[in-house]
Amino acid sequence: DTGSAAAVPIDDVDIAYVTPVTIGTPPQTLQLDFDTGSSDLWVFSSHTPASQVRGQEIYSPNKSSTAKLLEGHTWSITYGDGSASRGNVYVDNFTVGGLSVAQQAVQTAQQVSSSFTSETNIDGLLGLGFSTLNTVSPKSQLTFFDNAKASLDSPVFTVDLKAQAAGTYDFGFIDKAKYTGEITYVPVNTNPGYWTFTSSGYAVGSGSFSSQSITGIADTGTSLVYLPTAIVTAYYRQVSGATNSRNYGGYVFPCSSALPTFTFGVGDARFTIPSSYISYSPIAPGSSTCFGGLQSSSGLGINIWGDVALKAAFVVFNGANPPTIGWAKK
Ligand SMILES: Cc1ccc(-c2noc([C@H]3C[C@@H](O)CN3)n2)cc1F
Repeated sequence: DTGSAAAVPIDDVDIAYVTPVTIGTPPQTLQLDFDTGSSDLWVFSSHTPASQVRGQEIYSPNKSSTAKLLEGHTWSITYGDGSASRGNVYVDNFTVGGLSVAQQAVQTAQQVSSSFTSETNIDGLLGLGFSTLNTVSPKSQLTFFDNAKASLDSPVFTVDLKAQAAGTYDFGFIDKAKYTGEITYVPVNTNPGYWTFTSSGYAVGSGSFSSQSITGIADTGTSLVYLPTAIVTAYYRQVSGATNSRNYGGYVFPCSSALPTFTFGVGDARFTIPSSYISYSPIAPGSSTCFGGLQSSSGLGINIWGDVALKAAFVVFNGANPPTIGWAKK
């Protein structure tokens, strides 16, 4: 089997992407944020208090003839930005881009934090991390990818995110039309459950490439790139008027400032993030102060290659044993 579905930016700065999925019988369509940095599949539902729902599509298990409550199972998750949700669990038919899993654990939200309520274009999350991270108790559940893997032509999914355009999540195959040149595969460390890999170094603009190991996670659910302070300060030293603002929580600069590109290595391959991706967004609508798409990871305890980096490549998440991750130009 294979599957292919669109990854559509939810706003004009690519803060996140959503992908249509169908759940149950008859099918209920929701738009989910596919997140390689977590492993819960949860949805706004008929169990979510109306006061916490602001236009999101909801999944109603009682309207699905194939839904079954997973008795006594609950879940609770907190994301990197402090957003959180929790609830109970059903299993039901689940389809992404023509690829179906019969008994997928669908975690229904009984409580979501305000940032999820405010994110009106996201009806839930679909975790594509390793199933060890799943929070369902007393028995943890498998991700959609883990459930689908055995029936896939190849145990892979690929990510092709685009700036201000629809990209794709493909399952079970590698589409040669989506990339150029070769795919460079590197090892993945599955502890504690992220797609953790080691980059081979970086360059700022046309500067020399600094060969150094930068271990971090490939995280489709994170908007920006978070790297060690030394790398980030080296970058913003080249941006006139850039400051690390405690007020805005990161590096900001005059939107009129010229920004260098940022190049990162994967093995012998080099990937260049265009300046336009790093001039992420005005700090407020119409402001002439812009927030950077590259920020320091100090305080996170982990380096994160989020959408700003993923948009610059075609990425293969290879779920074979052992797992690897592959990067190609596009
Ligand atoms: C409102 C909202 C908040 C956070 C997230 C979110 N989704 O994935 C992630 C990153 C961080 C890490 O937790 C795993 N991947 N963060 C999505 C939201 F819609």
